[in-house]
Amino acid sequence: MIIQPKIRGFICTNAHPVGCAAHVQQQIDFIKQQPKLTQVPQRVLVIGCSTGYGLASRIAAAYGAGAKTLGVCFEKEPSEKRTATAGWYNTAAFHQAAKADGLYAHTINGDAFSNEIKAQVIEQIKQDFGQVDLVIYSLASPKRKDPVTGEVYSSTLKPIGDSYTTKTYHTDKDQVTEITLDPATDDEIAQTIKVMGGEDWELWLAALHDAGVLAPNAKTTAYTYIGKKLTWPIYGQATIGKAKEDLDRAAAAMRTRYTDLNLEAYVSSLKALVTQASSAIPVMPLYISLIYGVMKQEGTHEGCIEQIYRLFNEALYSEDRLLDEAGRLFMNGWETNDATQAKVEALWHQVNQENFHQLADYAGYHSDFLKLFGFGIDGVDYDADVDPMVGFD
Ligand SMILES: NC(=O)c1ccc[n+]([C@@H]2O[C@H](COP(=O)([O-])OP(=O)(O)OC[C@H]3O[C@@H](n4cnc5c(N)ncnc54)[C@H](O)[C@@H]3O)[C@@H](O)[C@H]2O)c1
Repeated sequence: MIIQPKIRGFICTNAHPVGCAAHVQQQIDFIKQQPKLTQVPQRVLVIGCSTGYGLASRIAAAYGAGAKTLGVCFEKEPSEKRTATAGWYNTAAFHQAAKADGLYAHTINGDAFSNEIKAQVIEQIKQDFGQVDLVIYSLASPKRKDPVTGEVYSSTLKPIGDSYTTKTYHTDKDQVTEITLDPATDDEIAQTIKVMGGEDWELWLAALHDAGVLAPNAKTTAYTYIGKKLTWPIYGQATIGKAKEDLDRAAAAMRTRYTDLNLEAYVSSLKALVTQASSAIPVMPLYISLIYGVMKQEGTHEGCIEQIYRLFNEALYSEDRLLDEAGRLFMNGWETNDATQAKVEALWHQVNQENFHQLADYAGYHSDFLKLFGFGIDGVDYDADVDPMVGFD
């Protein structure tokens, strides 16, 4: 099969197995070049392990610390007619590399919100390494089926209170336009909290704790984006922001509940980056293309793997960790400081269809977007016939 990108709206509906493997290898190579993460423990569970920040967490733990990684993801396998999703190929590539390098890697592909997958993970932990010392919670999902009632909840990306008119960038049409986003209803807010809030994170930790597979002094973290004025109306103070506030509640509740194990539960505040999840959020692609340009000029730009390496090295396993006002591990100061935000705000007010390519780092945004699906990677022959039927065990 010759595989070229098929972009529909904000997503690419196919993926390139060789390109995904090359993208995973680039992240492995980055970690191999860094000093070892000597404090990171050896038994790590990554929920949402196949793309974006979760994949970077898995790679950093495995290649930075030699950790055994058990992953959970929800990806589509390939068929003779359709490629798999990028996360499937990423996982296959990670397994292949890890096994070649003598690192344990096992992945359970299924709905992390379900009781069945939680039970499978617990069995795997018991069978393979007894307990886990670190649980990374990096899910981004538009829907969640409640494991008890079976009701399906949907998350919404809408402002709260008033409608909000702003600039946005349509990545598929290469167009900067205005959009008006209607405010969310109370039900939409509640459903978004159900999907992206802390409830499932807490259910995971409860299941692991009650099964005795959470090690003493274990740590857990979930990821959030806080941002600043430009993104608050659609992120921080919007439906997704409400769900993220619920992560803060869940972290505090878990710290109190699991004092028997001295569990440390943190929300980590990370940088805005192109991932499958963020490209679906109105406004974010425009903001991200502008901030990429500013941060590259300032020499502070990082991708997922660089952020996560620093998170592990400077915050999660460091006594000198920087916390924000809510006690979160604060990793996005290079993006959200006033001077950098002033530059991006100035660009935001000027940007329009005509000057977008001059003012924004469109090339950087687009190249990172394509890379998520294994496209546009140097050294990969996209005219070659490749077998989509790649698997992992
Ligand atoms: N991208 C950003 O700019 C950014 C910034 C800060 C924080 N975050 C947060 O980081 C976390 C991860 O986001 P990302 O951007 O890396 O997203 P992503 O889309 O790249 O990754 C999502 C992961 O969740 C998995 N997943 C989704 N639904 C699942 C399900 N039902 N069962 C099992 N696995 C499932 C996917 O397989 C994938 O591994 C999210 O909480 C997000 O809000 C993202």
